[in-house]
Amino acid sequence: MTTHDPVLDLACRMPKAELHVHIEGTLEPDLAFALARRNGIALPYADEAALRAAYDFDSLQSFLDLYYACADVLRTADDFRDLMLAYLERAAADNVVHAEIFFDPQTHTARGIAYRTVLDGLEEGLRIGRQRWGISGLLILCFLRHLSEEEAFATLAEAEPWLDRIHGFGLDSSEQGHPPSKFARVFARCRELGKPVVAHAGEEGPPAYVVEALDLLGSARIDHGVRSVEDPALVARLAREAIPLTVCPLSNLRLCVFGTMAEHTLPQLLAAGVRVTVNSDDPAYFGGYLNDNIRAVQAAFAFDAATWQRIARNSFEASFVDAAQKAAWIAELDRMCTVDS
Ligand code: HPA
Ligand SMILES: [Zn+2]
Repeated sequence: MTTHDPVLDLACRMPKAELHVHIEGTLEPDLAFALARRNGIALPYADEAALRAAYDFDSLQSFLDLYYACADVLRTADDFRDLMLAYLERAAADNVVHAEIFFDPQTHTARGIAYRTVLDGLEEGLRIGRQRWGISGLLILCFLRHLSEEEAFATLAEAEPWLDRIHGFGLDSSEQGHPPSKFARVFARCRELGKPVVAHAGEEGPPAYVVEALDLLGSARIDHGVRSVEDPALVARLAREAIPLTVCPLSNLRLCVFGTMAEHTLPQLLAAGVRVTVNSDDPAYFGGYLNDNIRAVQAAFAFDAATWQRIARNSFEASFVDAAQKAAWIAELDRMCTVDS
């Protein structure tokens, strides 16, 4: 039996921005099989249940291996459009009004899919999603950190003719052994191009990688950053400099960063005054979308309404939209919280 939690209900209804979601990680098994059929491709799993049964990860790498294999069904611009629409529909249902969405072009160009095809499809999805659900979205191009600096520069060169169509750059994939310093020159070039940059750091990697992401890459936000608590001076800096962390609780649980949600460092980071946000990362693989993450956190920590309002506000403050748009969304959030309290 479930008991009704009015705070949880309010948190789920709050308008929010999602700042850490990989579009390839929103590929649900049903869509994966539908696209495989449409493209005449065989997935290495008999059916959806067999694929779901493989979602038994013990590390980031064990997840990435499956995530890259499933991305093989994405071939045409229509596939990327449909993937985007499926995500936006679910996000809108969770009262996400704005999403900053990662995509990994190297996962696709390595298979012979043109960068343009990926971009055209994702953009069409964003355009239709805005019309249908009033949700806005920005694209963030991520470099795969297990690949070389040279390959990242080649990807950047491919993206440059259409730079106005992406909002910023990020860094993802296997963290251990691939420190941010490996991409310092690539990110310097991204910043020269006038784009904000972000980086995954402190998910499986040490707090020193968070420091590198800030000092060597100029990262405007840290994706994950949950291991920052191992360095109190870093936590103090994150709070002092108002550096947002895009935390993904169910992801951390499913990839065994923490054994249980009760061990998650989110409450410590919040208590230290760090600008924490809650996000879904790869919702198709990790057990849910944004409100599922909120439910899991609330079950472990029973936050009050003001804490959830703070987290929702952080998501707007940490977003890359202009100040007037941020203020409008925050005013809407504050209005709904006042009416409800
Ligand atoms: O959580 C993640 N970490 C690193 N790379 C990723 N690519 C998709 N999700 C992730
Ligand atoms: Zn991520």
